[in-house]
Amino acid sequence: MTNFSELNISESSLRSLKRMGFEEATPIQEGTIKFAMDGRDVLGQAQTGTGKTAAFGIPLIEKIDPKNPAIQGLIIAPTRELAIQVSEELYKLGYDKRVKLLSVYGGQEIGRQIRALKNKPQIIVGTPGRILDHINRRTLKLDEVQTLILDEADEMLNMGFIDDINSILESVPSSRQTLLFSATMPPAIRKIAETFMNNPEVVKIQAKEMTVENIEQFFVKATEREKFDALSRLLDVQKPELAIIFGRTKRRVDELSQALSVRGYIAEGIHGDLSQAKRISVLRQFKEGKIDILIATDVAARGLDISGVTHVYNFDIPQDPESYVHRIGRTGRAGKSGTAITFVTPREMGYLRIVEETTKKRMTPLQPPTSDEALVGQQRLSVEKLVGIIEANELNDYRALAAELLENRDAVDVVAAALRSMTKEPSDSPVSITEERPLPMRRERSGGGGRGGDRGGRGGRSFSSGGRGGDRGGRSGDRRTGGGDRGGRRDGGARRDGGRREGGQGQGQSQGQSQGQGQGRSRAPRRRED
Ligand SMILES: Nc1ncnc2c1ncn2[C@@H]1O[C@H](COP(=O)(O)OP(=O)(O)OP(=O)(O)O)[C@@H](O)[C@H]1O
Ligand SMILES: [Mg+2]
Repeated sequence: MTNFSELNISESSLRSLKRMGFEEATPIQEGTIKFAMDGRDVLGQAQTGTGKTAAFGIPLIEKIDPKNPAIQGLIIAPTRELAIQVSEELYKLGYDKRVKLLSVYGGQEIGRQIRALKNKPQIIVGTPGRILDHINRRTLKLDEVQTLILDEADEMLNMGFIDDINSILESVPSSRQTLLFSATMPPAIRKIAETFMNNPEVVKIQAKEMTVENIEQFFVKATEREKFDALSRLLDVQKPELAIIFGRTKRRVDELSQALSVRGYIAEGIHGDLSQAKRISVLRQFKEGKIDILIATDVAARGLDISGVTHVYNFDIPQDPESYVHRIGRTGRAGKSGTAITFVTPREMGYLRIVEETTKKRMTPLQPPTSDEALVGQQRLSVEKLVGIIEANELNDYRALAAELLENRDAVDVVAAALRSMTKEPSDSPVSITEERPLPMRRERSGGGGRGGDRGGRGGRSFSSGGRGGDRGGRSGDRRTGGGDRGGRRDGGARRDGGRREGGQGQGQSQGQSQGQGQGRSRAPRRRED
């Protein structure tokens, strides 16, 4: 690895990097920085959690003229939380140079953003819908933008954001530099991406596998009905520090977070039907460790960098391999280790094999703990809690009661009863989870065809053509959150279509189901965040 001081970057950036604790450049940073600083367009691909943000952030900050009050850099990200996170990292990178940044995203009052724009930020980080909104209102002037960055480019391009991106590009000088980044870049999407760029340098950090080595990957074969108990037993035995559980739909996320709370876990859900304030507060509490388990739709699959996430559970197997790569990439970041566990129903085994083919990594089968083993885990936890209470030594109010009890009761019985009352046994709190229809049946692919043919293009993959529906159903609904403040700009056909799908949860669900049956694949582009 190369020290940042060898990369010809300014003293102010080096000071910022030092403050952030970055010394050595990661391979994608080393590979990108030189080309980007030479003004070249770069298409960057490297595994999750390997520092792509700073790879595009450092050369961007280097290029900003601090004396020029115009917007000089524009970063587009697929979700609001990611836009916020990227702007925070960029703020740190540009701290010494006093670079001014602003993030703009849906679900936040637009008037506030318009006022903040008057402070002359030099870099804007935003989601496509809200950026377009500002362009249409003429509150965002992009004619001096020199650098355009698309973070998670494939995500934004593969499902109809192309129209939005094209519209945004019309407001940005064509002489700009363009940087595009993601951990995944299916060939067909890459071709589209390159149409935005000028003879790009492709910086692809070659790795044997698409997922990072330090994530241990398991799968649990279980029926829909068995999944929840298997999940809670795993949680009891594995005791994650912080865990993210991905579910297919918003209803699923709601039900799981309720069920886990009933069982005594500190868990909260995040999806696009929640208010933006709630989304931000849930994520903040999770980052601070006040919530142990975050249950999420794919809205949290891309780019989010939360330290302490030791486990990712795919309660529902994702519908396409890229989604798998990004979801599990929420753990095992920046060299840390992590564990990923994917539940798969017997009918869905074909999907598992396609994920493995794409990532070039086999998942290890895992037998979930038995209820007895899980109970032992729970009981140990109760013992730890009890010992903790004794050591905290604040028992004065209870001592007299205890002495009284012990006059006619056996001491072992009393302690055992205390432990029993502290231990959550599944029978104490029955839960109900609505069964999801499995993904449409897929036959496992025989080894012969080779990856090239299989993955020639996104449309060519029966894996994805069958239905990114469920998640997309969930996610197109995400746009509803911002609908209120976007009322004025529902002008395009796609947008109206996006609006139509922004029904309630039931609708998102039924869309997922009809797609699951292979009937309802919408021809119009599906849309998600603003
Ligand atoms: N050179 C470095 N030295 C130490 N830590 C770093 C370095 N570069 C980045 N990091 C840290 O590594 C973590 C992951 O970085 P980042 O979020 O940029 O990954 P990414 O490649 O964009 O991942 P994803 O594909 O999930 O978006 C962050 O916490 C970041 O602060
Ligand atoms: Mg990233």
